[in-house]
Amino acid sequence: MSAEILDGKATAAAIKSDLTTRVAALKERGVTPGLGTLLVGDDVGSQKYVAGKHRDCAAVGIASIQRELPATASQAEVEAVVRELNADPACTGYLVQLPLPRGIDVNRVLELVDPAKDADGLHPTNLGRLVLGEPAPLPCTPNGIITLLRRYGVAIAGAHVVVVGRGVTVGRSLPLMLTRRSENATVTQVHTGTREVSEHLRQADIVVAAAGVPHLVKPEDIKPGAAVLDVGVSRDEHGKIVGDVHPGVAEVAGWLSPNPGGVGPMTRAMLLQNVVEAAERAAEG
Ligand SMILES: Nc1nc2c(c(=O)[nH]1)N[C@@H](CN(C=O)c1ccc(C(=O)N[C@@H](CCC(=O)O)C(=O)O)cc1)CN2
Repeated sequence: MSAEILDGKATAAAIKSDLTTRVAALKERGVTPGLGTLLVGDDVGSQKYVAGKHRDCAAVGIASIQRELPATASQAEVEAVVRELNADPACTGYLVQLPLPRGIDVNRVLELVDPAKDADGLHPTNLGRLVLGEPAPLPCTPNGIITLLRRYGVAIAGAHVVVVGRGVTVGRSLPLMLTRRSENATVTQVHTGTREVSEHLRQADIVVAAAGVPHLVKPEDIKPGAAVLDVGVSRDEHGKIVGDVHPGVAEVAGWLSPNPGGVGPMTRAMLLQNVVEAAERAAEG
């Protein structure tokens, strides 16, 4: 039997339709949400992701502010644009597209972002709020993963989730979110320093593969009926996306997120949700 597909594209479309209504309500109250992006360098993948974010903004009625710098930009030039976005009243939320070129201190840049305008939920203050269980904008990919599981009725409470990878955008914050009382999962995190990764994977009710290693998770690693989310993105020699999950997993898993078409579109929808929620909070005063 083949796994049920966790369709991120369709789920994101439904979320965007709801956000369109909320943006219209904000505009009636005189508030226009505006998403800013700062893209540094000429990475084609990052350019594509940023373009997609602005297309989404146009579709739901959010204004767009786009800032770009060349790969040769200095730390001071990057920080100057961040300060400009902090000060711009039309920009109600923004993000710095990652990764930044070598030589730029990413943590210094992220720390400069106004936490109230942090559309990505990656500012240290907001990550700290997540640790403390206080309200904060949530990191988009982990939030997209949890939302996708919920919408498909996959049981998270009491589940054993194995998260593969420990990167800043997913691996660091997803375990924090899954172990909140509202999710109540038990989490094992595996990474390049973990021995016997397959043994951990075989015990998981839910596997989140975010390592960026093509086909790392094999059918024999998966407990029959488990939910598997494929987050990692690598490219083959033709530029086609290759995920972290081997295609044969579809025959063992109970649910599977495709890649593309799974967690990626959810990441974009959660970004819009953060922007709208921040604007709603501001409108409430
Ligand atoms: N500042 C940030 N930088 C990065 C983040 C992030 O959340 N904040 N995440 C990733 C890239 N990313 C968003 O920025 C992102 C990745 C993938 C997708 C997406 O929709 N992918 C499509 C496929 C697109 C394609 O064909 O190339 C899919 O999965 O269907 C959206 C956003 C790293 N940087």
